[in-house]
Amino acid sequence: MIAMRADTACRAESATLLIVGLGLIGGSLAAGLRQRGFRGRMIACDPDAREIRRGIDMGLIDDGGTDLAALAPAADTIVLAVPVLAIPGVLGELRALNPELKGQTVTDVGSTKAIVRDAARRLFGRVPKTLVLGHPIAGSEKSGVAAADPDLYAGHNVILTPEADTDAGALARVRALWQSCGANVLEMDVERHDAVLAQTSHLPHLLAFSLVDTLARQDARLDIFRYAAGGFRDFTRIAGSDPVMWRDIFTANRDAVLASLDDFEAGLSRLRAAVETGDGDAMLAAFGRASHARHYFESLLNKTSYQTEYAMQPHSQVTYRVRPGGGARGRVRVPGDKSISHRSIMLGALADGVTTVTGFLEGEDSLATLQAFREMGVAIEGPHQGRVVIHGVGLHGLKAPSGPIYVGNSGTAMRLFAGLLAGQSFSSELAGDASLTKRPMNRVAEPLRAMGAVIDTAEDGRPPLKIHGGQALTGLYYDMPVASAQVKSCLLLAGLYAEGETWVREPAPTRDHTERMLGGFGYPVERDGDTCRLTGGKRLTAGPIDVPADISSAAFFMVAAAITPGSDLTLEHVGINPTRTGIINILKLMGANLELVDEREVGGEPVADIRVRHAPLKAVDIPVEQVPLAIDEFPALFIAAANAAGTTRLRDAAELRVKESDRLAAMADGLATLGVAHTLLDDGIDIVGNGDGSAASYGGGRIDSLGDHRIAMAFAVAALRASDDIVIDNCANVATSFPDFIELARRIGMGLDAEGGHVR
Ligand SMILES: O=C(O)C1=C[C@@H](OP(=O)(O)O)[C@@H](O)[C@H](O)C1
Ligand SMILES: C=C(OP(=O)(O)O)C(=O)O
Repeated sequence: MIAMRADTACRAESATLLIVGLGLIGGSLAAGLRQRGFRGRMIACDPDAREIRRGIDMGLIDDGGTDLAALAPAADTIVLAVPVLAIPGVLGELRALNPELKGQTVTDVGSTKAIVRDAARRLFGRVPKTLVLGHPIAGSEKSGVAAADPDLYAGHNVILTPEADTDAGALARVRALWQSCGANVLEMDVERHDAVLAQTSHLPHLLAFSLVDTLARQDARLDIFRYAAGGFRDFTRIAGSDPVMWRDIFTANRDAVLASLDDFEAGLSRLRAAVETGDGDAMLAAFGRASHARHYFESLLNKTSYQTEYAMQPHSQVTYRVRPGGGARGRVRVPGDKSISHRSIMLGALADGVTTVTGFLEGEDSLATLQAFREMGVAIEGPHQGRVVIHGVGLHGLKAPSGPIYVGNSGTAMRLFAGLLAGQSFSSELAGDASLTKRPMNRVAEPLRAMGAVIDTAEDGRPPLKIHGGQALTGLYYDMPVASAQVKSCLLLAGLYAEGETWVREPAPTRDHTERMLGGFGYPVERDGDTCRLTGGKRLTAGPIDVPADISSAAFFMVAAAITPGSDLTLEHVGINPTRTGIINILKLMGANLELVDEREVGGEPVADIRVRHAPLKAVDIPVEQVPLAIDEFPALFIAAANAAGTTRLRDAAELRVKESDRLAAMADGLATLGVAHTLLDDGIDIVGNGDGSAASYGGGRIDSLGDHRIAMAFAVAALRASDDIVIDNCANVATSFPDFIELARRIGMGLDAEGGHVR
């Protein structure tokens, strides 16, 4: 779609395109454009007349030659695809022909940008408005026009580095040129481009060249190469790249390359020392971090939602299309509890000894927590099929991370980390994705400051949080204004590092996983009615943790079975901690046929299989004391309400407005699309259910989940009783809490398809 649109624009705008330098890069551009229907005239200039001949013979260009002065005046678009150090010379020739590049859009493909921009300033007095610097991040160890590949740029990033006064039309033309070859076009400033490329491209090339050169000088080199295994091949492929081009790149980007080489040398020395002294934990920590980071990178390439922050392109879109009707039958185990998974890593890392976790949620939120501890020097094995082994470093064993800790979409991680990091000797910074950056953090920053922590927030108490280490904390009595397990847990974690006692009073019961798990690690936490208390300065002792299935994920399927005639669904091994069972209590009040089977206790948490069969639902006034006990389950419950007879009323739930989205507003908008009558209030909603026994309770339509996992899953479930398809946009974040949602939804009988991104 995009390629078509861009191609049309490009065709319309560029009558004659001149490629200066007909090698792999320029030739592949010509091939890509040709293959995608570019109908303008394509000409090329190259000092090697044989390359021009070959380009014509291959059908890539219409004509060409070796004399730029003869070719350039006819072109309205010129692409400089020569080695980066040759670009200033070509720019000088172009200036002599057309002093301000009037009527010509000129772009380049140089791998470093400051040197080109500075040359343009020198030659023209400023960067001409129609000169748009660019860099396609694609290549191959091959060279020459014979190696031209029409798909070289497909799916690759092209970075443009426009100036503030770059001509908008020229920028759009260059953008369209690359997009029509299937590339993703991004923009950034010149300095950032050069620093990023030094780290991600130039440094690895330098290392590959150096390794092969070093080995090739050794006497036994024939043997070395003969017996070299796949690892050598993978690591050194790029050492076969064009030496002249790379000499130019390292000359042009010297300072940025040297800075990244210094970082690399420091890391290498640390690993050398670990190998020399046999420090297995240090090796495991470094390898674990690297292996995990590599997997992140893989997921970026596959466009899961983690790329929001780390990749250089906008959020990849995943859209669900759910067919109306379907069933809810069978037995499934949903992934591990998110709240318990976060805490298992945190407490395991702070414990003395080795903690083995089973049933760990391999969702993006809890993986971000795991990665953060790796960055603070904790050796962690896994996760592998839900098993994680954490080599605890004790309460005072964390090391300063080398940069900001990125916790993605997770409010739980940011707030719990705030407490834990406030007690460290080092300073740190906590950052999150666009959704998390809108969420309130003063609720933790203020009481932590009262304990002696020094924390800076962005405007209005929003992330990022800068936490100044080395502060002496003292315990406090805190009467929480909102019922929040995240605030309570944050203060208890800070309390581990505080002098004296930390007391937290909750206005209503909230999930108590932190208290239970601290107890399980031998750290006493006392409870007196609505208040819990601990004393700082004791130790945590490692022990095994079995994470039950997440009741918040099970909730979607509980509602699916509750609203679907003929359903019979059993959800296995679900955590039924009484501070989490609001969903069960409310569904039962509504008349759901829901049974707890084989109730048992596993590692300090109650667990059961939950069997749900269809029964007509009736509307209820949701009891206020159930609100904190079902806080994450309201998106699913609203769908139950839309299928119940009568008006369901929710009050005292303003907290829903500060979750991953404003969940009251997001659900109200979606319900409106489906045609479900409702009244939205500041702290709640009235939903008029259509549970009159007819086949469909509402219509279909297109809904924006706003990147909120629970909104996406709730409307997917709604389709079971819709009369038409429900299409849900922005669903990539389902991977934060429920990575297997699509597969399990299909398994129980839902007609769910997903498009875009990397969907599982
Ligand atoms: O402590 C936790 O693990 C959580 C507490 C709740 O947040 P609040 O404490 O903000 O209510 C909940 O919404 C969140 O998904 C997980
Ligand atoms: C609110 C949620 O999570 P968090 O606050 O951790 O982002 C949730 O999972 O619904």
